Amino acid sequence: MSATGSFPAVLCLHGFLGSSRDWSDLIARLPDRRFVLPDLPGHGAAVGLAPEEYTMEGAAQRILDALDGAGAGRCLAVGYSMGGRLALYLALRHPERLAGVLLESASPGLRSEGERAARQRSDGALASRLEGGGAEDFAAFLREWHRQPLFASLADHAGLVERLVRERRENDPQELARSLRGMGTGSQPSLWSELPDLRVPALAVVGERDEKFAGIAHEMSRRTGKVRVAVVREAGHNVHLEQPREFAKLLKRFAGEV
Ligand SMILES: C=C(O[C@H]1C=C[C@H](C(=O)CCC(=O)O)[C@@H](C(=O)O)[C@@H]1O)C(=O)O
Repeated sequence: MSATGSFPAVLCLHGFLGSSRDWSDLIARLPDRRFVLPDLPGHGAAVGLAPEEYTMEGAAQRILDALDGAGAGRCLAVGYSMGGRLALYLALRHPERLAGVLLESASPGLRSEGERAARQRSDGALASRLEGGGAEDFAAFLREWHRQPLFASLADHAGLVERLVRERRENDPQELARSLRGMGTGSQPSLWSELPDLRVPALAVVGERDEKFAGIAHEMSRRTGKVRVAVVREAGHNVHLEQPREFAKLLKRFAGEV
């Protein structure tokens, strides 16, 4: 799905449990930009795929196909959380396709094989719950998910958690489990060692209340000297939902620099 416009396209990649609809506010704030808004494997309409399409490489190939289908050529990629991990993967493995990359609350994966194995086990348990539970348990899963410390700041915005739970219930838990197993934080290849080879302009956007991912962003910046960091006040992990005007302003400014 893409909007009209003559500027380089903006590719927006949503997070785990989300869908391409997550970007509706951002699109409204940037009416002169053209957007490419794919659903990521296991989310929205991107379901019933071949097993390999649920991996990071498979998802990347689907994105490249979507860009080709939209005639988008080189674009500016914006990725939130899981979508940010995919955007960074694209920037490192397919740099010729990106004019720049905005990483919102994202990571390059986990550094060690031990960390990856432990995360695969915990993500595997989450996936098993998604696969084995019914509709009511999926609703409970979503409520518990948003009670994690990482998302505590969502409660400062009236009705936001309820809206996310309602919208995210439209996803298929069986498909979300496939996404988690295929391209979860523990399943994706670690990109830490590749960061020094980053050739695409990069801006990491994080919320001041998201200590974990603010730390990851500053570590990426320290390790490469190629990732600029923008910390957004009064925001947590989901910056584009909690501070939409500031997020759009950062994107406009970054788009003008790349
Ligand atoms: C809870 C952790 O990791 C998860 C948190 C965020 C990522 C995401 O895309 C969630 C988006 C949302 O719920 O708004 C997710 C991912 O990258 O796949 C992570 O599993 C954590 O503490 O690292």
